[in-house]
Amino acid sequence: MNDTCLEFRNLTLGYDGHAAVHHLNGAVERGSLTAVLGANGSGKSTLMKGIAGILKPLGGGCVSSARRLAYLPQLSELDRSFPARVVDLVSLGFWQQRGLFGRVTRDDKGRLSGCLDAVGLSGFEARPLDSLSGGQMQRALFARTMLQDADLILLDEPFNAVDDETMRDLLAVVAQWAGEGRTVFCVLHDHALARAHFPQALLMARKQVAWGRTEEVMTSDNLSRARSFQEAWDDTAGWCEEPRGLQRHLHGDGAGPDASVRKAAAHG
Ligand SMILES: Nc1ncnc2c1ncn2[C@@H]1O[C@H](COP(=O)(O)OP(=O)(O)OP(=O)(O)O)[C@@H](O)[C@H]1O
Repeated sequence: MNDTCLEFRNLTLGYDGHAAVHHLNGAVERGSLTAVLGANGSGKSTLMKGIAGILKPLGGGCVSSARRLAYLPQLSELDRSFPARVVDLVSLGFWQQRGLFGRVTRDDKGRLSGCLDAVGLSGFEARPLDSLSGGQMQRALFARTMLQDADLILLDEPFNAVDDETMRDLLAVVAQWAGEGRTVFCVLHDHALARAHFPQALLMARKQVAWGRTEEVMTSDNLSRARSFQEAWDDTAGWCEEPRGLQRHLHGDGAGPDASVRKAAAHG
């Protein structure tokens, strides 16, 4: 895995025995910047949780050579009512390096100030989290991610509901990470953003539809294959590698039989 930061080996992820992402194979190059794209429900967040180790595979695996991983979930998954300040949230970035009760050094405090400055939040240290706007909260989360000093960074829709200025600032941080040789995997819905700022793209529809250079992945043909596969997906189908070997979820690529035929096949 010399130049590989992450490798998917027939990775299947899901919930309660139902696959949400299946049979993913491929390698993520160290230092690459990849946009993960696909319709709602296409398995993007599930994949991020699988890489982060929050979700155990139903089958296959995900091997990482990363020294340290940082995962920034969707903003909607975070509880902001917790009585904490910006400095408390951002300081959590030290946790992997210092441990839960480790002392924060003078150098650490300098790094923390530098990260807050880089995301435009100097002076916000004592602000309660529930007083922050969505964009300010996202900036604070980026500062925490910077402090983590991770070499594999997973971002789940980090630019949702942020204004242009915030997006520009946060994209600059992402570009800086890439310049430092860190590997970034970022879930996005904005195709133009992916084309402009992410050299690599993974297009998903519960499985890999296309993966590679962004301009080669984001073709109208691939986008329409992703759409038709997503529409044909049967949420109630089980996992295909059940003990009896039944093929119970869909394997088509959107160009195969129509949805009704494939749903019937899926239920065996
Ligand atoms: N905790 C869960 N329990 C059961 N099913 C889940 C759970 N989380 C997600 N799913 C299902 O897994 C599938 C993939 O969901 P996922 O959140 O990964 O999609 P997504 O591509 O990130 O969607 P979006 O763009 O809307 O965020 C969906 O059918 C969803 O309903």
